[in-house]
Amino acid sequence: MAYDLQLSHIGKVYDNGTPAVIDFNLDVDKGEFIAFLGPSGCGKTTTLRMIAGFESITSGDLLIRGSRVNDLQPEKRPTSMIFQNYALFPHMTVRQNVMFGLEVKQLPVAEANRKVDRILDKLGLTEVANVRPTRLSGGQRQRIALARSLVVEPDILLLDEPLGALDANLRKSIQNELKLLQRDLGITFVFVTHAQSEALALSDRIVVMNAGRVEQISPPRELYTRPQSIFVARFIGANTLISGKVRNVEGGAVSLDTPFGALVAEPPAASITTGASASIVLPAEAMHVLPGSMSEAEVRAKHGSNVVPCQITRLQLVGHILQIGMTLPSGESVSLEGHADKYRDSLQAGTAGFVAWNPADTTLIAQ
Ligand SMILES: Nc1ncnc2c1ncn2[C@@H]1O[C@H](COP(=O)(O)OP(=O)(O)OP(=O)(O)O)[C@@H](O)[C@H]1O
Repeated sequence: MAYDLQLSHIGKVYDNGTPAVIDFNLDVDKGEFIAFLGPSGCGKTTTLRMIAGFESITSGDLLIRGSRVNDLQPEKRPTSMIFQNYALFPHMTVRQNVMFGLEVKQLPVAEANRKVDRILDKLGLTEVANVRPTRLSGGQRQRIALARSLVVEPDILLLDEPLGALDANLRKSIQNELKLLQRDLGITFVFVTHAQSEALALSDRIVVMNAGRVEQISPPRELYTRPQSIFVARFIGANTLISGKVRNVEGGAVSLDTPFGALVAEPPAASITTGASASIVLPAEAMHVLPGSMSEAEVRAKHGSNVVPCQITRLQLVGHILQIGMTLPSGESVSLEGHADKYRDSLQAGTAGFVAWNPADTTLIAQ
C-alpha cells in the first residue's frame, strides 16, 4: 500500500540562493501525527509549504498516496493548511468562514450545510456559528481555523505553529483536543512547532531539523532516550554530554577515558573502535546523586561503575520534587529534579557528593 505522504530527496533553494531544505526524506503512513521540530530558520515552514504547494520544490519528488504532486496547484492537492495567525476572515461569521472552502469547491448548498453543521458541532462551535470571529477568544478562533480546514475533508492536514498564539493553559487543553480529533478522524497531521513539549506530547514521530537537514526521525520516547546526534542530544530533553576517547570495546561495553576518569557506556548502533572520539549522553533523569558521606567504593557497589564526584550547590523543594544543582569536576553546572522521597534528607547544599548512573540509561555517540 502506498504511503499517504512521501518526501524523497526534497530540496529547496530560494531565488536568493538560500538552501532552506537539503535532501529531506520521509515516508508517512495514513493517520500518522508527524511533527517538524527545530530551531528558527531550520526549514520547517518551507518544507510544510512545499507539501501544501505554496512553495515550489527545487529538487526531489513529493508523493501523495503514490502520485507525484510536485507541480500540482495547492487547491488540487488533498491537503489543507492551518496558519499560526489562523487567517480567518474578520467580516464573515464563524459559519461563513467554515463554509468558504466548500463554496470554492462549488459543493451543492444542502450538502455543504450538512458538512458545516457536522464540523461545527464536532468542534463545539454551534452556539457561536453566527458570531464574527473577532469577538471570540483565541481558543475559539483556533477551533474555527481547524473547522475550516477539516470541513473540506483533506487527506493530510498541515499545521504551522497552530497553537503559537495561545497562552500556556489554553495551549495544553487545545493540544489534547487536537490529538483526540486527529485519532477520531484518522487524518494524517503534519505539524510544525518550536515547542519541544508539544511535539513530544502529540506526535507519533518527530522529525528534528537543523540548518535545512533532517537530524533524526523517531518516536518521541526514542528521540528522548536514544538521540543519534550531538545536536539532538543538546536540543531534546536535559542531557549532560561527557566527551572522551574509547579505551576499549569488550563484551558489549565500551570503556572511555574522560575528563572525569574512566567511564563505561553501551556500544552505539554503529560500530566504534579503540581511539575514536565519542560522547556519552547522560539524561538528567538517569542520574543518582549520593552524599559525600558515602565512600566512592560504596557508591560503586550500589550504582555500578559510573561514578563522578560533584559539588552540591543548590537544593530546593518544590512540592514532592527536589531540584538539585551541582557542579561537575569540569566546572559545568548541572541541575536535575528528583522525587524528594528518594533523597529524603541525605543531601546538603554546599557539600561534596557523587553522581552515579547505569550505563544502560545513556547513549554513546561517536564523533
Ligand atoms: N521567501 C524566502 N526567500 C528567501 N529565503 C527564505 C524565504 N523564506 C524563508 N527563507 C529562509 O529559508 C530558511 C528556512 O526558513 P523557514 O521559515 O522554513 O524556517 P523555520 O524552521 O520554519 O523557521 P521559524 O521556526 O522561524 O518559522 C531560513 O534561512 C530563512 O531565512
